[in-house]
This record gives sequence, structure tokens and C-alpha cells, in this order.
Amino acid sequence: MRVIGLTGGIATGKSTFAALLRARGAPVVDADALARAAVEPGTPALAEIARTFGAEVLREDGALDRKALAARVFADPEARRRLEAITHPAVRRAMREATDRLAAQGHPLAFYDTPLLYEVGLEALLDAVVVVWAPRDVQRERLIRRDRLDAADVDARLAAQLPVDEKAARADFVIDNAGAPEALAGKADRLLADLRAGRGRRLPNAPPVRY
Ligand SMILES: CC(C)(COP(=O)(O)OP(=O)(O)OC[C@H]1O[C@@H](n2cnc3c(N)ncnc32)[C@H](O)[C@@H]1O)[C@@H](O)C(=O)NCCC(=O)NCCS
Ligand SMILES: Nc1ncnc2c1ncn2[C@@H]1O[C@H](COP(=O)(O)OP(=O)(O)OP(=O)(O)O)[C@@H](O)[C@H]1O
Repeated sequence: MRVIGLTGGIATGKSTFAALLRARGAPVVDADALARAAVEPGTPALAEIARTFGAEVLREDGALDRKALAARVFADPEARRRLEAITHPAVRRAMREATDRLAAQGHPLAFYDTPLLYEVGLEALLDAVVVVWAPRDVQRERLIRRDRLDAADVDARLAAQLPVDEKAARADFVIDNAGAPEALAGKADRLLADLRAGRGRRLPNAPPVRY
């Protein structure tokens, strides 16, 4: 099975594009969803988070207060690294299990949807990488609209990731999502057709294929 990394910048449209791939029969393993499952009540990771950050990052019902934890970790890179040291090993394990299951089911192709693909250095483990791209001002607008964040929170989140332009420059395939969402379906069709025809890693120094 070939495993294709799918990434982007925050709010560039990665999840929207992943849904289109799923609708076309391609399995997508979602790191954000696995990261959420890893910190559900009763998990060792949530207990560790409470020990590290204190009860103020828990809600009254014992679940993680994501807003409170986000305020802490996106304001302080050191706190973010402490959180990642707890969550990333759990997410990596869950991702590996999910990919092994898909391989055992005989899928020829699977996507690995993870926002921090380049930040944590997963490139070498993947057969190719797709970056869903949008310009920074569009990213900012979508983030404010979707998550109701103010400008300072948006900038803190953007600063926690590599710029999406840098990711696009390193990618094998770039999905341009600056335009209308309706344009994405055709791009998903073309990407899948190219991947199923065996297209993969670009040659060294060649530019990415853009859709
Ligand atoms: C800080 C938390 C509680 C904020 O939760 P919230 O519901 O507001 O955001 P959500 O989890 O839906 O993430 C939204 C986006 O934020 C960005 N983001 C999340 N964590 C990080 C991080 N550690 N570094 C940079 N960007 C991040 C990603 O682009 C992600 O797609 C949560 O993101 C978290 O637990 N993060 C640590 C785990 C992690 O690194 N996840 C990302 C990939 S595995
Ligand atoms: N082409 C588009 N035009 C307008 N809005 C869009 C477009 N594509 C996606 N969106 C909207 O922008 C927001 C961000 O998209 P999405 O959630 O898919 O991004 P993401 O890259 O998965 O984000 P994250 O890294 O935060 O998980 C969503 O509210 C989505 O509905």
C-alpha cells in the first residue's frame, strides 16, 4: 500500500479536501481525530495533561477544556512542546495501527492527514506529500470565521506552524484552495487519477504538480 501524506496550514482546507477523497473511496487516516481520541476521559494522556497543566484545563465533567488548553499552549511554545510530548507518541501509535489495518484490508492507496507533517519530520516515511494551500490572508479569514478567534489568537496559532508557502514548496502535489470550494472536487478527481496511475514523488528539484 502506498501512503500519501496530506497536510496544509491551519484552515487552508485540508479537512474539506480529505472529505472529498473519502467520498471517492480513498481511506484517510485523520491525525486531529486520533489526537482528540487520545485525550478522552479515562485515557493516560489526559491524566498526564492534568498533572502537567493543572485542573484548570479540565471541565467540570472531567473532559479536556480544549479552549483553556489552547490558550495556554499557543501563547507559550515551551508549554506546547510539553503537550506534544504527551500527545504525539499516542497519535503516532494510533496512526500506525490505522495504516496497518488498511494495508491488511488490501487498499492500494491511503492518505495520512496530519497538520504537522513537516514540523515533526514525517516526510521520509511517506510515499508522497500533498499540501492543501491557501494564501495567508485567506487562511486568517477562514480561521476567524470557523473558530471565532480574535486576531491575536489567530497569529499565535499561525506562528506555531511552518508557513504554508514553505510546505507547498516542499510538496510533491499542491492543491490550490484559494478559490471557491466547488473547484476542489475536480482537483480531488485529478489527484486520485494521477496517484492511481502511479505518479508519486517528484524528481529532486522539480516543482510540485499543482492542481
Ligand atoms: C491545543 C488543542 C487542545 C486545541 O484544540 P482545538 O479543538 O482548539 O483545535 P484542534 O485540535 O481541532 O486543532 C485545529 C488545528 O490547530 C493546529 N494545531 C493543533 N495542535 C497544534 C500544535 N501542537 N502545533 C501547531 N498547530 C497545532 C492544527 O492545524 C490543527 O488542525 C489541540 O489542538 C491539541 O491537543 N493539540 C496537541 C496535539 C497535536 O499536536 N495535534 C495536532 C496534530 S497530531
Ligand atoms: N475554498 C473555500 N472557500 C471558502 N471556505 C472554505 C474553502 N475551503 C474550506 N473552507 C472553510 O474554511 C474553514 C477551514 O477549512 P478546513 O476545516 O477544511 O481546514 P483545515 O485545513 O482542515 O484546518 P485545520 O488545520 O484547522 O484542521 C472551514 O470552515 C471550511 O468550511
